[in-house]
Amino acid sequence: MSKVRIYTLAKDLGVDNHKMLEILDGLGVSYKSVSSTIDEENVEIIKQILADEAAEGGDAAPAAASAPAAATAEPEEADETPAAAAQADAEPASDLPHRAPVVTIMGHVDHGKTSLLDYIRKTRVAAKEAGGITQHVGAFEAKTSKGKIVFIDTPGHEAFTTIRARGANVADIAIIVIAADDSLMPQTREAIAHAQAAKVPMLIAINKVDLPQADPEKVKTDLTQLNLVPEEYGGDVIVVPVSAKTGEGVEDLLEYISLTAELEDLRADPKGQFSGVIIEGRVDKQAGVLATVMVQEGTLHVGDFLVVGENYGKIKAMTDSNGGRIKEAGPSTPVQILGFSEVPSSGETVVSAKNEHAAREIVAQRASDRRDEEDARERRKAQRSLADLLGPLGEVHTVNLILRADTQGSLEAIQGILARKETEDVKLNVMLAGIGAPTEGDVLLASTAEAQILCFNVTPSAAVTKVAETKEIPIKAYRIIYEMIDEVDRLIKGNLDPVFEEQYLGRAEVRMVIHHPKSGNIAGSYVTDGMFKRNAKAKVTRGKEVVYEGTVVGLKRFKDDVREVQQGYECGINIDWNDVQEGDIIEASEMVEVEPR
Ligand SMILES: Nc1nc2c(ncn2[C@@H]2O[C@H](COP(=O)(O)OP(=O)(O)OP(=O)(O)O)[C@@H](O)[C@H]2O)c(=O)[nH]1
Repeated sequence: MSKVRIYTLAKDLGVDNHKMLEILDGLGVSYKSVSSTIDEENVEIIKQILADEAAEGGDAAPAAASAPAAATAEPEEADETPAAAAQADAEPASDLPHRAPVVTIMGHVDHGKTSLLDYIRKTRVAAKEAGGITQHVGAFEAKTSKGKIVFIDTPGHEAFTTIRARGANVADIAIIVIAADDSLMPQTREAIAHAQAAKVPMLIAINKVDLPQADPEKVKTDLTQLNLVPEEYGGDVIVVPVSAKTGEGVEDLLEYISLTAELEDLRADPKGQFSGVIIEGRVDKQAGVLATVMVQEGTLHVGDFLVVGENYGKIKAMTDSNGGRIKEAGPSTPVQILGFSEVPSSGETVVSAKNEHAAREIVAQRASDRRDEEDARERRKAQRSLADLLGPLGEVHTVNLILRADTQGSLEAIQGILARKETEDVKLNVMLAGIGAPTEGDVLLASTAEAQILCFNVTPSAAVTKVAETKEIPIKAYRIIYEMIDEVDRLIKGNLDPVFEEQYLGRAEVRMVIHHPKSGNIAGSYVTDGMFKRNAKAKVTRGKEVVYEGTVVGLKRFKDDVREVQQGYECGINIDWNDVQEGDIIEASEMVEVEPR
């Protein structure tokens, strides 16, 4: 018998990979992952251990002793899902049931992400249920011999990054697709960096191996340069050659996904408190707002109240990714929900509430937290403005620039002019000056270094523009040098410390003083001129004397908190001062930023 892979042996002996790794650890056999191979001698020892355990009535798979090569031996079913069944004989790390892995596919443009997803969808998704409408919902569930795998079907790392940018992590495993005829490209590197930053396990799929010019070995060698050493080269990176066109290797890829998921020991409590993440939201002309939610914990039911950001909704209807109507959905299920009134954004977290009242309370609390945060920000700004009024902070600011031009001559001319533009307060740092159109690499550099991309007589390609748009990096192109220089002037101005001036807002007459149990005395007032704003500066005059100067910490119209009140309206003004009296005049002003002179 030659060498055998750990997971193959585990499968043949009817035990799960965890159990197999435990035995190997006990024997002191070293391995990189479950796809590492072990020699015949160790295989025999393992079989013996399992046979002994079975004889002792231990919890090892009973099939192991008598049928070492029983590839069909199934462990006892303890749960409906195959993944859970595979775990049945292991010492449970937790009592929670396993959940299906959620997989995202990333990689360079045209390396075959969409084709791979399409192939898997075509071959692994059961025909839609009668009456269901198959449509793009942002994720789908694939059935495999090892159980369910959920794929996020918006390929590319932009979707991944958007979700991560909101603090959520949806994917458990990232597949990095690399075309065998193209090898590592800039976006491949980016995708790898994103997966690594998110600490999501990665599988490399070398795609397009059907092409005559395919060179999977080159891809593997190139990977080693990124410190990603494929298993066959002694490392621990799983690399699977596939073809999204012929389907070759796709089964192996699915198998590796299941193995990785098993090792990750993904579990969730279907009975626990619900939580989920928005995969995508959109408005359907007929149905209204539709949101795809990935259930991460707990179970969703039609009729549940959900809160996303500062909105809530009641689930009126739920469909699975196959278009079939469902009444409930457990962990790792992508579901499309009808019931929100506002379109939620991808990456927003979703929680459930016991009833409508509780949902409203969560929303009110969030709105109040947000207002507090905004107020705190405004106050910080106001404090900064006072410091500014007292004098400049004297900090030197740097404007980072990436310059692109048609010729070396124009680049030199531009740099010459820019050198004379620097001031004591603002330095210009040309991070890159290149000939030719800006590249995706420039956009990446600009996004990490907060640089501006300025082009002279060159324009970005559509692909680069797309990347720049997703990363919100403006690329500005000019045909006249002085227009470009004007832009630099604007950038320099924008980098000068802001200057603030006090500006009059409005005046109000205090008509009665209302005592509020929490906020103290509130001035029931009538705005006689201009307007009042929350957070405005307040000056209280009694007769001719200024008796108090402070801040408008709260504004109310009847019972509602409001941000502003216009002339001619009554309102409650809370100036955080208890001695306000009927007849006092309150004057409001605010600090506004003005153009530096
Ligand atoms: N021969 C061959 N062609 C493939 C394979 N996979 C994808 N292609 C082709 O490669 C091209 C790009 O494939 P896509 O699936 O659109 O690539 P993508 O990575 O999703 O591209 P973007 O969405 O633009 O980022 C298409 O013309 C596919 O038909 C494959 O395994 N073999």
